[in-house]
Amino acid sequence: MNIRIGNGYDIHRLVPDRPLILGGVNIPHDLGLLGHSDADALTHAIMDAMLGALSLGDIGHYFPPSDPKWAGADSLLLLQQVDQLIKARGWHTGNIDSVIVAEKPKMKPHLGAMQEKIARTLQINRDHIGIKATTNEKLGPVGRQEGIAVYAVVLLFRG
Ligand SMILES: Nc1ccn([C@@H]2O[C@H](COP(=O)(O)O)[C@@H](O)[C@H]2O)c(=O)n1
Ligand SMILES: C[C@@]1(CO)OP(=O)(O)OP(=O)(O)OC[C@H]1O
Repeated sequence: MNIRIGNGYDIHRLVPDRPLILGGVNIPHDLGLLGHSDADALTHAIMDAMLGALSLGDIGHYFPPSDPKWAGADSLLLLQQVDQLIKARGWHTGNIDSVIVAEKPKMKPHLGAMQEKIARTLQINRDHIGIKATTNEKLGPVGRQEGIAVYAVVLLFRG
């Protein structure tokens, strides 16, 4: 069996009057993530990890932020496209692990719903999707609640 690993990172600014969407889940908060798409940093980091595992570039190549087509895009639909891209090459997602770095709000109550949405999109078991959350201990821009960052690692297999 062939295996490949990839890692992804994304960060989006927290601003008023935007929804806070991570893993396709709309999380109640007084600030939301700024972006051309829905700014779902978790889903973006996962897509970049999947693409990186196969040296296929990054999401900006497939969904350019300069293209009005992706304005307000639902990132889970983009994830579906990335999944199709890797499946077309004979690869499947084995497991994902990720860390959301956010000072606020509490992510823990929403992690299960995020797992469920990503699992459905990728048609894999939800226990193959690790999603964790940590604060940045009030350090730096994330610690000042200026943004939310996400790290993801993905293992792909073929055969
Ligand atoms: N946005 C966040 C950050 C953290 N959590 C949960 O709290 C635990 C403690 O976080 P520390 O950064 O103080 O280590 C962490 O293990 C998460 O379970 C959270 O839900 N949302
Ligand atoms: C998916 C895209 C589409 O514009 O989303 P953005 O909201 O621009 O987010 P970013 O992570 O900065 O770049 C990825 C883009 O390709």
